[in-house]
Amino acid sequence: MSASFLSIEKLTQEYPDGKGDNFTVFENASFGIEKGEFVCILGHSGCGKSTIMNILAGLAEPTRGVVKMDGVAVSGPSLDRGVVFQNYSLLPWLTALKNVTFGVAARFPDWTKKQVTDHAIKFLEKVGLTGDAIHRKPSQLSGGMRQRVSIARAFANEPKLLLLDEPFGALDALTRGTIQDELIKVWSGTDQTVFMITHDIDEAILLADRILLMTNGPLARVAESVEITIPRPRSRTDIVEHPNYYAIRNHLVHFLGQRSADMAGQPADGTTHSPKTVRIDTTTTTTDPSADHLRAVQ
Ligand SMILES: Nc1ncnc2c1ncn2[C@@H]1O[C@H](COP(=O)(O)OP(=O)(O)OP(=O)(O)O)[C@@H](O)[C@H]1O
Repeated sequence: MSASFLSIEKLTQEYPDGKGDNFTVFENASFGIEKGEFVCILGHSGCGKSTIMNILAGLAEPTRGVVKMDGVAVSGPSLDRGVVFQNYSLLPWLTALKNVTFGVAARFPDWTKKQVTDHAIKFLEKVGLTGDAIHRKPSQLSGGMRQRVSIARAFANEPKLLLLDEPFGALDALTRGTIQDELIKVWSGTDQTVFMITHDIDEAILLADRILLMTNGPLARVAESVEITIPRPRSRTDIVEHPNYYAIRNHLVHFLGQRSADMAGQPADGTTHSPKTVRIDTTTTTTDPSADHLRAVQ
């Protein structure tokens, strides 16, 4: 079996518990992500999603285990991995445009100033930012506009891997919906790989090829990988009409509502630490009525 583009191998994170001992946030988290995949991770607060993301970004080191991208162990941050946080993290003294050109110029040092600016403007346009807005500083933009700049900045740098930590967490539902569409627009047609943390089940179904489900911490693990068997392009209004939508949604709700707690602290079965692949497809015809809409493949 060929190795995945991104390979997370037996990651374990321990932290001091403040009483002179350690506690284990998650243990032996192992999974792979293929090039160009859009993967969301869902799990209750504290199970270790942000910790995993910081390790993938190279901003933190795990207690044990390794992350490999293109077969090379991740150590330290790199322009090959872009991160978008919930709180925008824009440079407040630069305009929206300069916030984007700043990274692009570093990423493509051979480009002329015009190439850098044109490239930045193209990505700002993709997220709906044009005209005067791109010459304003972050404090003069709305929260939604600031997050659009963050997304444009991350994609314009064309990293191999984009890490999104609840990028829409602080936005109202309407703005969130619009920017979800823009995110898909800017991602599709690229071969960029996206790993995104969200607490929103519907957002994850809309955006992801696959959703990873984590059990509750401490001793959390990545228990399932749920395939989103709904073809693209997807739209927020039409997706709910798809026959698989509620079957997938119910599975996720049930996992987060009950099984994530029931499975908490349990070690993985057998020797494999990989999540169980869950494929729910009500559109396939099968002669086995007990397996017609839920197939779990190890
Ligand atoms: N530097 C640290 N030192 C000690 N404990 C930490 C540290 N960073 C995180 N933790 C603990 O590790 C656990 C996982 O934290 P993490 O932020 O990764 O969870 P999360 O799943 O992203 O949560 P949320 O959804 O609330 O953002 C939590 O119990 C947290 O308190």
